[in-house]
Amino acid sequence: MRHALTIAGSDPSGGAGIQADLKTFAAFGVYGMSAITAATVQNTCGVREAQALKPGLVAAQIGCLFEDIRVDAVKIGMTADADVISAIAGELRKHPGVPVVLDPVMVSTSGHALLDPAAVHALTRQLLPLAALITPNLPETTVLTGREVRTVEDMRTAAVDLIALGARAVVVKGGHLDGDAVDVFFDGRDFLLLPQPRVATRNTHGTGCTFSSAVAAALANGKPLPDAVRVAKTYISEAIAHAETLGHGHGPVNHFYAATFGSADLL
Ligand SMILES: Nc1ncnc2c1ncn2[C@@H]1O[C@H](COP(=O)(O)OP(=O)(O)O)[C@@H](O)[C@H]1O
Ligand SMILES: Cc1ncc(COP(=O)(O)O)c(N)n1
Repeated sequence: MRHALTIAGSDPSGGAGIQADLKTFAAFGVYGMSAITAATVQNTCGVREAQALKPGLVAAQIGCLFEDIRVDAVKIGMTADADVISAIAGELRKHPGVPVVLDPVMVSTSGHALLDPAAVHALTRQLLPLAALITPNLPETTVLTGREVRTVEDMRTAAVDLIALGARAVVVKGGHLDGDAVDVFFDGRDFLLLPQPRVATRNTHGTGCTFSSAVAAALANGKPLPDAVRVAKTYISEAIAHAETLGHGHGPVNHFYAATFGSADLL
């Protein structure tokens, strides 16, 4: 069995953050571990509060796992602030062979800041170069590149900019596009377009977390990056299409369906 580590914030409602990541790892048959960066107070209706852990505590969680258990892939989600980012980067630099998927989480769907805006520079300088793949959504792509991104053509241009910024590969996610949910993968050489019909649903809480964890799990299972991205897109699409309404706001996706019926290609 392969092992993956998520470094992310806690979502007590279980739809996003480390909770979504661990469910996704399990769906891929990967043993999941977690280092918590921040506690949030949130449900399907939104984020009420978020508090970062002390950077030393974040570093210690990561360090003690690497001392004990082989880590086949890492996913990074909510990083909260610049000090936590430095702590994460300091630990991961000790393990250069492990593939890292960086989801540069900045703002929740409901509009609450999950990253100190002053920490974007630290994220770009310290975490971006460590990542095998980064997976920004459209607003995060705009923050990272300074470019308006509204169309698939804009996404391709922004992907080139993100590689120039130091990313090794990128998926610009099109969940916030008008029309189909098209994601754009670029590794500095080849583009891969990942189109899926848009599902008319409110249940999109944790879609970005789930997608990036699915890529990390597939990498842990030994898939090459383009295949990992393809299977992750199938997984998230099935999980969104079969989401059951839960709570009064944006409900979570359906990991059970996606794992059981969604794709024969997870392991
Ligand atoms: N309504 C939807 N129908 C189909 N796919 C979607 C929908 N919303 C998001 N996705 C997909 O879910 C994944 C997460 O995308 P996105 O919502 O942009 O991320 P984030 O949660 O970081 O904002 C992407 O693969 C995106 O295309
Ligand atoms: C702890 C935590 N991390 C990330 C998100 C963003 O979730 P999404 O995947 O919907 O962008 C969240 N709401 N809470």
